[in-house]
Amino acid sequence: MENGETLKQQRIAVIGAGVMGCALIKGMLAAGRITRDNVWAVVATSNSQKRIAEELGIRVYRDLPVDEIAQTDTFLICTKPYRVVQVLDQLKASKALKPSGLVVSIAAGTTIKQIETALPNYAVIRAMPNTPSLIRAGVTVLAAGSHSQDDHMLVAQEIFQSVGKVWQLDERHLDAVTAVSGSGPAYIYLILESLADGAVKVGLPRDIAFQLVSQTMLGAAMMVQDTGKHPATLKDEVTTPAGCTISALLTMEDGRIRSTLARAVEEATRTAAGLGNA
Ligand SMILES: NC(=O)C1=CN([C@@H]2O[C@H](COP(=O)(O)OP(=O)(O)OC[C@H]3O[C@@H](n4cnc5c(N)ncnc54)[C@H](O)[C@@H]3O)[C@@H](O)[C@H]2O)C=CC1
Ligand SMILES: O=C(O)[C@@H]1CCC=N1
Repeated sequence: MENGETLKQQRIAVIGAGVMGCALIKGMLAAGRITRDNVWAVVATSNSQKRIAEELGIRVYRDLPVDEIAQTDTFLICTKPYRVVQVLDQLKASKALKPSGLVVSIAAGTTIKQIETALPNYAVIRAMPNTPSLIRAGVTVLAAGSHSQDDHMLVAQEIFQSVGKVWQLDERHLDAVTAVSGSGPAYIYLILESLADGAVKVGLPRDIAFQLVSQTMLGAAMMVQDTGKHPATLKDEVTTPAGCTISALLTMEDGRIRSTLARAVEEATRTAAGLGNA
């Protein structure tokens, strides 16, 4: 089998095709890793059922379809965390599940143990992607469950590599990952919006401000990745003695920007850890 062809041999269900579920389906289709025939999805409302079926051209259901379940190898669980165990119980109760298969869950805070307890014969992989997956610029961290084998991990890697970059870590890091890269895009948007507000305050049009700030963020992030230099070194290269950059940096330090951002990640990690118990 060619590299990247594993998913085409699979029947994949996306349970909960909301923001993230749809982003993953679109990414896998765009990457040519799945066909419209080998994926199906479930949503909660008839409006989204119709919209997603039309938009993605795949089979979308409101109730769990027994015939489809019977042929499915991999279940990608993308519902809110508090619904995950309920959905797994419903899959089991359908009595249509293959004797073994793979569950990949992207739900924040829902542990591998919770999933393995609900479906003891299934291999489990916990994943934490982020919304830039929609444009295939995502970040995903995968954590293997206790009966996950190499071929299961290959399936999960192919799913998430089709929407961005993938790392594998032990599950104990997943709440921190959720708070850093899972939630991270929201922090960046807030910072982007704040810098654009500053630009507007000093007279720039809002649309230009968004373009200048977002491109600056992209360029700065690429500098970190491409040069391998420490961010503090790159910051110092911008900061001309007696210049304007140091004026801005000291103003930010007066507002305790570093500890505010770092503590925000710490707080989000605490919240993420509790989401699966709701
Ligand atoms: N939004 C984000 O940035 C990220 C979210 N996540 C995780 O992804 C999961 C989904 O988040 P979103 O996509 O933002 O939520 P969402 O609300 O957009 O999607 C949830 C989907 O589940 C469906 N649903 C509800 N009850 C269902 C049921 N009983 N059976 C089947 N489908 C059902 C809804 O119709 C909806 O399509 C959450 O567990 C979240 O922790 C993970 C990484 C990033
Ligand atoms: O806010 C949340 O709970 C989810 C998990 C990571 C991003 N969004």
